[in-house]
Amino acid sequence: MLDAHTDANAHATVKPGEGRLAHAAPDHPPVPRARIGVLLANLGTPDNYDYWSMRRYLNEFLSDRRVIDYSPLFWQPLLQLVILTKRPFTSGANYKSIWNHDKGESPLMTITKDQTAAIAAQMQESFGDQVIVDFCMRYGNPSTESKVRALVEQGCEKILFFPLYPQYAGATTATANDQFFRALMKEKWQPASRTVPPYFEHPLYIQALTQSVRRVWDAMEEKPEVLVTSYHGVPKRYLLEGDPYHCQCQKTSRLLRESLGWEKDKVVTTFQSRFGSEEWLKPYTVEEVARLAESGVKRIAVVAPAFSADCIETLEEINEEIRESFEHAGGEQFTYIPCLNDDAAHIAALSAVIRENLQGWIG
Ligand SMILES: C=CC1=C(C)c2cc3[nH]c(cc4nc(cc5[nH]c(cc1n2)c(C)c5CCC(=O)O)C(CCC(=O)O)=C4C)c(C)c3C=C
Ligand SMILES: [Fe+2]
Ligand SMILES: [Fe+2]
Repeated sequence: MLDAHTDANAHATVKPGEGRLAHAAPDHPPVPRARIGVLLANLGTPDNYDYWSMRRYLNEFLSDRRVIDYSPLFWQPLLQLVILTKRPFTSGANYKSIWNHDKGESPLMTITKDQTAAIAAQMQESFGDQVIVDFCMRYGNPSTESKVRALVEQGCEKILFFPLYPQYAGATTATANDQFFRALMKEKWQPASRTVPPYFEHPLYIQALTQSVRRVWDAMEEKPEVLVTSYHGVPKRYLLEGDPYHCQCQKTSRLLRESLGWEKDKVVTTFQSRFGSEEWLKPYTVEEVARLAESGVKRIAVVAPAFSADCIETLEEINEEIRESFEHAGGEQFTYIPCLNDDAAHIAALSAVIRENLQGWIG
C-alpha cells in the first residue's frame, strides 16, 4: 500500500522497505516518509560565560515581553544602557562557577541533551522510527526555528511541542509556545501541531519528586526538620493578572507533601530569583530560610520542583547564595536536593506525558 505521501503525490513513488521516495519526478521535490516529531523545549542558556555571549543571551531573554512586560519605551533604554552593561559580568561569573568545562557548555545544556537521549530511547522502544525526539531552546541555541525546520525536513507532518516546565507560566510555557508558533509560520508545509499542557499534577511526576526527596532523607542520619520547596518567582502582578503559576506551585507542594505523608508545617513553599524592584511572589526563599534559622530550625533540605533540570538558578542561587543565607542566620545543615534531571523516574514521567499527548496520532 502507498503511504500518505505517495497518495498525496501520486506521481512519485516509494522504494519498498526504505520508506523514502526513491525518485521523484524532475519537477517534484523529494518527500521523506511521514513521521511525528516530539520537540522538547527548555528556557535556554548562554553559549559561553564571556561578556558578549552573556549579553547576547540576556538581551534576548530580558527583551521578551512575556518575561518583562514593561513598555519598551521605558524598558529598552534601562536594559541596554544600565542592566546589560553590568549583569553580563556578574551572571557570567556565576555561570563560570557551575560551567561544565569538559563539554564546554552549561549544565542545563548537558542535562537537556541527556534527557532528550533518554526519552528518544523510550520512544524508539514504543514507536520505532516513526517518532523523532529532539530539543530546542527558547533563547539562544539550538533555536526553536532551526529545530522545527530540521523536523519538517525529516518528514514530520505532526509535531508535539513539549515545554519542560511542570507548572504553566506566561514567562516560560507561553513564550516557548509563542516561539514554536512563530517557527511554524515560516513553514510552507506546516505540520499539524500540539502543545503539551502543564504536568504538575501528573502522578508520575509527583512520584518522581517524592522518590527524589525520600532518597535524600533515607541517606541522612540527622534528618532535616523542614523541606523548603523553592520555585522560580515571577512578579506578583502576573498572578493578579491571571497567571496560574502561583496556584500550580502551591498545588505541587501540597501533592508532594501528601505523597510523602507529612504534616503541613514540614513543607514550606517559597519563591526565588527576584529581579528588579517590583514585588514578586512571596515568601522569598532567601529570606524564608534565614527566618527558619532565626526561629531555631537547624537542618533544612531544599528542592526546586519548577526546574526540570539543574541550572544556574539551582546550582548557584540555591546551593550557594541561599545556603549562605541559611548558614549566616545560624542554620547548621543545608541539603540541596538535585532536580529530577535524567533520573529514570523523571524520564518515565515525561515519556508517559508524551505518550498520553500522542494519542490519536499514533497507536
Ligand atoms: C527577569 C525576569 C525573570 C522572570 C519573570 C523569570 C521567570 C522564570 N524563569 C524560569 C526558569 C529559569 N530562569 C533562568 C535564568 C534566569 N532567569 C532570569 C530572569 C527571569 N526569569 C534571568 C535574568 C536569568 C539568567 C541568569 C541570571 O542572570 O541570573 C534559568 C536558568 C538558565 C541556565 O542557563 O541555567 C531557568 C531554568 C522559570 C521557571 C520562570 C517562571 C516561572
Ligand atoms: Fe528565570
Ligand atoms: Fe494562588
